[in-house]
Amino acid sequence: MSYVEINNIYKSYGKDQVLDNVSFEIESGECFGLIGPNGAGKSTLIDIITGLTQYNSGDISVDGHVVPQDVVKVREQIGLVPQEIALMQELNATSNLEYFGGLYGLSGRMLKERINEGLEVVGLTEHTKKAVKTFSGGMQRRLNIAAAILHRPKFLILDEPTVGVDPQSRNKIFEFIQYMNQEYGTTVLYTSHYMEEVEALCERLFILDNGQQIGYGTQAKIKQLVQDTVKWFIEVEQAPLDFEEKLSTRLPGVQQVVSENNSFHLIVDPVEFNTKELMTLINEENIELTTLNKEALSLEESFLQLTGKTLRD
Ligand SMILES: Nc1ncnc2c1ncn2[C@@H]1O[C@H](COP(=O)(O)OP(=O)(O)OP(=O)(O)O)[C@@H](O)[C@H]1O
Repeated sequence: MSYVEINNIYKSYGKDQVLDNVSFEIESGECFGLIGPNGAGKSTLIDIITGLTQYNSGDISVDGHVVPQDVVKVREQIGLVPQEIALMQELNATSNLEYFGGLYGLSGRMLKERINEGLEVVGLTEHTKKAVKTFSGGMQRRLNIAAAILHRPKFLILDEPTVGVDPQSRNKIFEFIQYMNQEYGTTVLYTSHYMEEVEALCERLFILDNGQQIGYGTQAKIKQLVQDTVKWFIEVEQAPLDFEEKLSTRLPGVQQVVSENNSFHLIVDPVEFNTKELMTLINEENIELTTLNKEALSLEESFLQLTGKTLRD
């Protein structure tokens, strides 16, 4: 039995089918990614796992405890970092953590130790005295994360934890997740709009779009789903201003062009696309070609192919 089992979950709000037969499993000690564009149903699914929202049909268990029947046992295992910052703005970092620790039933020396550890792992030990309202968005997010792990949860759920976060805080959050996962064997469910984050942190992932499964499995498996799509990298000596447009419109099978100075990445349908036509265009334009390579798709590009959307939609 897997640590988290999600089977055939359906959820609707009125006539809107928000989750449509969603099933996946998360193994104990795994860092698992849940990816999807805005409104895909990610937060709804997290609310269902944590027993905050009811579902219409299907079944869910965490460590063998059924949701919602055994929700108290499930919640004991969970540390949740919600999308919205949930802190008391007038209080300082330590007082906030004392409050949350109290909710988990921690007190005395144990609470003090956990607060110190929490502040340490999110890199806030130097900022314990000032009111939280003076913190940057990234620092507040990190404090929110420290609050979620005071009771040493076996299962850490992070709902888009890097939104509105500066690069330094983002790196700290990454290091923290890897630390919890490797040091304590914490199982992690990580949701994000940023495919590169999931690519770095999670070996397996689930892609959700309009409440439905689009892809599920290892990164390699997701990329395989779109194996019919190919990417070409072109570099030229001096590209004319309209070269990108000509690549998009003049060559059959070109689905997307991403350019940077004299470099161009083309995502193409390999059946329609033909390098001969590319060479003809380059000759016609009198351009000197310096590089022409076939490339592997990134996870982000695979996602685009699967859903027709970018994650930042
Ligand atoms: N309480 C609610 N009542 C009605 N509809 C809701 C409710 N909560 C969410 N929805 C709808 O359910 C769908 C999924 O929303 P959800 O917040 O789960 O998506 P998401 O993938 O987390 O999106 P985002 O990345 O924007 O947070 C959306 O269409 C949303 O409008």
